[in-house]
Amino acid sequence: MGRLTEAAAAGGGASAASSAGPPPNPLPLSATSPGCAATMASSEEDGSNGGSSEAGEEREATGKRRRLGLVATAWLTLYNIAMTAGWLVLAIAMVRFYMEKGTHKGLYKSIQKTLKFFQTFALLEIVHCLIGIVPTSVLVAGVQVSSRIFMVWLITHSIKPIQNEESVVLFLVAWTVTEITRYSFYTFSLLDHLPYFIKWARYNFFIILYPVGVAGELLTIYAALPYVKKTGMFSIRLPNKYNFSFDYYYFLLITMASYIPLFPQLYFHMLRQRRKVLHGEVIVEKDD
Ligand SMILES: CCCCCCCCCCCCC[C@@H](O)CC(=O)SCCNC(=O)CCNC(=O)[C@H](O)C(C)(C)COP(=O)(O)OP(=O)(O)OC[C@H]1O[C@@H](n2cnc3c(N)ncnc32)[C@H](O)[C@@H]1OP(=O)(O)O
Repeated sequence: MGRLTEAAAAGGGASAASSAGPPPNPLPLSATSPGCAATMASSEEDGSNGGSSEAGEEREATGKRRRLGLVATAWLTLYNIAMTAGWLVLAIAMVRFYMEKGTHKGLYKSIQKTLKFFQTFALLEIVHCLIGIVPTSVLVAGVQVSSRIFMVWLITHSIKPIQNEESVVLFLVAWTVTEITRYSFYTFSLLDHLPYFIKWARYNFFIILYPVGVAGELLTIYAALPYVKKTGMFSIRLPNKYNFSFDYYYFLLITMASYIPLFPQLYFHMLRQRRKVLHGEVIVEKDD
């Protein structure tokens, strides 16, 4: 008997879930069903989803489109194309900047508008989950998107002295490669022409890029701490008429600490998805 995991909760077209390996999921990332026994089967035939044939994949994609409905499919296709294009523009701008200037100093300033626009637009991902047009858990998408919004607006945008830190480049590169891969994966899946390379990249790049991105984010917040302490920015001191105080410096420390329980959740979630999609691990649910 295995554990029923997030992959099952995501409940996507593959309708297969992984059960082996990673530690238990203390956060309610998945809607596991209590009275369910689960057994795992695995196949690694051709690296395709569930080890199934192309016909199977096609059926799956058609079934997915039917479930979604025409309007939702059209919207998601447009959304994913726009996001792929946006992150590609960002990638090209970063490479061009570095080739022309030969330094990362000034890079953030030169790409900040595009970054802010497309990362903020990604808030729609939480809306997609809430209205049920994508099966991703609201909590998983919420943690992922809100940590990015926090980094963009409340750290990098607001604290100018840290914009030239190397760590900013670290998370920018990790985010950009990830998002080009992820949104093109969704786009090609919806269009029913998913090249295996993109699928492979979506479920392998994160193994390195997630830790790199998180390291970049944490180092950037760390670099911001002295400035935040010195200026007292975003902090509310007592006494005031609401008798309320808030210290942004301590808030940042707590945020950094929250990566310790939250990041592994996301990482193991992705590892489970990887096993489901690339290696076809399947959980067969049985009634007790
Ligand atoms: C206010 C202060 C807050 C502070 C919080 C501090 C704590 C933070 C800790 C966490 C740190 C995260 C840091 C992060 O920013 C660092 C990086 O990102 S570094 C770069 C590397 N990153 C990654 O690799 C990110 C990977 N993440 C993701 O892929 C997604 O964001 C995630 C939601 C985690 C993935 O979810 P899931 O595995 O469930 O899969 P999908 O969402 O891809 O798919 C599920 C099914 O839904 C379909 N789907 C989803 N979205 C779409 C879409 N836009 N269009 C079409 N279809 C979509 C998808 O195809 C799947 O369908 P099916 O199952 O049928 O195949």
